[in-house]
Amino acid sequence: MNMRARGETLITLAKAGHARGGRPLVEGIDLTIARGEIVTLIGPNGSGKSTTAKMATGVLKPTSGTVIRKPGLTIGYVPQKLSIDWTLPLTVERLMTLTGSFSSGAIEAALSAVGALRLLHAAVQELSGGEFQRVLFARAMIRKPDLLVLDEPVQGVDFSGEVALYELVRQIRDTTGAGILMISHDLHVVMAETDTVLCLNGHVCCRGTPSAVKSSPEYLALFGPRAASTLAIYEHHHDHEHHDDGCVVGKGGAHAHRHHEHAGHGHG
Ligand SMILES: Nc1ncnc2c1ncn2[C@@H]1O[C@H](COP(=O)(O)OP(=O)(O)OP(=O)(O)O)[C@@H](O)[C@H]1O
Repeated sequence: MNMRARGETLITLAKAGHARGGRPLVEGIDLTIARGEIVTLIGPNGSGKSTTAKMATGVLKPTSGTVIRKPGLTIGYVPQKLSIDWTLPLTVERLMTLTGSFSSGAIEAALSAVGALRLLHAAVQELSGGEFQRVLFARAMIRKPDLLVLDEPVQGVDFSGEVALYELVRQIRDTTGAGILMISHDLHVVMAETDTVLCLNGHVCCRGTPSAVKSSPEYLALFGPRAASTLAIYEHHHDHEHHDDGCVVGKGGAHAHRHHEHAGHGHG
């Protein structure tokens, strides 16, 4: 199934804006998010990324324009910050059930889908940044949402962890067909597979594919001459397939040697 082909439209913002005390926080936002599509919001601090995402998900009502959501739309949310009392013991299993009751089978399936099943009984306090993000992904995906909202999914994660998390986002999109709305506060890496990047500055500064935004004059004017080198585009090039055990699939489906060259693997 080609997930690049746009699926059903989940959310449409048309000239949507939100004002507080007469001051527009964002205005004139046109945006659609479809099933199987990845949309990334970028922009400087205070440019309205969170406000736009909140309008999209219905947390905030637009004070101008319209926002239409597919009836019955379900949303999974991975927050930027989670209020946890870090002094209380909390296992991953318990964290998964804090906001709803799920069978142990469902919890294990959700953790397994993000490669975190082995963490089921681990203490949340002891997880690495990348492990914690995976558990939060599992927590958001357990309801099988139509749309997954990721607020800065790679914070507190080192570069190789970032690569792994972007891989996971791609895999979630491919296997579930969910729409994905990402907010990138750090203007750091945008997944090459992002279908639409929306660069905000109180309004839509520019939009398009990651490479189109990176070279657009509006983007360069907003972030300065170093901007193009700041916005790294995470590309995934796979020149081979893996068996379930991680071994490379050789010609005719045979197992190849595990220690293979990664020359064409290009996570960069
Ligand atoms: N509850 C609020 N009341 C008043 N102003 C607010 C409120 N929330 C956000 N703002 C203002 O709205 C503007 C947009 O904020 P928003 O949080 O959407 O930006 P952002 O792009 O997500 O920023 P950051 O990257 O710093 O998180 C900012 O000027 C912010 O100060």
